[in-house]
Amino acid sequence: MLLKIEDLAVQVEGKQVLKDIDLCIKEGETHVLLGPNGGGKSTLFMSILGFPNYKITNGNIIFKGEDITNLTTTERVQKGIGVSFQTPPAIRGVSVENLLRLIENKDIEKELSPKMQNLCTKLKFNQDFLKRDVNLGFSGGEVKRSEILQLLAQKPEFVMFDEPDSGVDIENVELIAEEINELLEKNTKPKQRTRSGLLITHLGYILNYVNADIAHVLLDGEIACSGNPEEIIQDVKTEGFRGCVECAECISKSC
Ligand SMILES: Nc1ncnc2c1ncn2[C@@H]1O[C@H](COP(=O)(O)OP(=O)(O)OP(=O)(O)O)[C@@H](O)[C@H]1O
Repeated sequence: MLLKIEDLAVQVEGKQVLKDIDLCIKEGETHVLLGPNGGGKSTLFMSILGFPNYKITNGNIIFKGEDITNLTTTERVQKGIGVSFQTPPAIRGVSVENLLRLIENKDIEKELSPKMQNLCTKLKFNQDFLKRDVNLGFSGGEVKRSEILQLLAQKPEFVMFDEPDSGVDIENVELIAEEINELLEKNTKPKQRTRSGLLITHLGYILNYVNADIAHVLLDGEIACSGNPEEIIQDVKTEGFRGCVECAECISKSC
């Protein structure tokens, strides 16, 4: 098991946002988090990442067999957790290229590898663009592509994507999905995959391009049901999030 979340409860600013969260993600699996606005999806992401404002009041987060519940965000990232934020902050004074050099080589003076340079070209980042400050004045699509590029340099074993399909045009969704598939080793057989992913998507649009194994509906801070992504999305479309919980295909837990 790559990630195991047991009976997790989380408070934000004194408000109980998540409770009774059990989630198990095996090596090579891709899971999807669905749910209405305010259901707790971003809170779960931030709690897995270990942001200090997200106070764990109960439960554990186990990553690669190790209890990481009390580790800092930096320690979790070093252990192999990566994230693509929906609206990441701009970093004044740090160019995209220098950030990539730091992630890839831990050395700002060292050139990017030819593989990384090819990925920059593939993701439509030319030399001028690489000189720009990270996320400063970037369009929605540029922000997402830049986040993916950073993940491709980091190569985490567990990757979380916060709405990779929101605010992005069709060509960019296809491009982003191609790289998500590359990161999650979708071109290899399921049993040979080592990396796992967790995607937040409101409408499931990205799932037209990225195959997921299990979907979870997060409702009022609890995982209300888990099951086959296509069936759950279909139920959400016809019954809404609350109606979908009644669906016959749903299983109660992923662990
Ligand atoms: N810093 C905060 N202070 C107070 N309440 C917060 C804070 N952050 C989140 N919440 C509350 O926690 C609940 C869950 O929010 P969260 O952002 O996790 O939901 P979400 O499922 O990601 O929503 P969306 O789909 O709209 O992005 C909401 O009621 C929200 O108001």
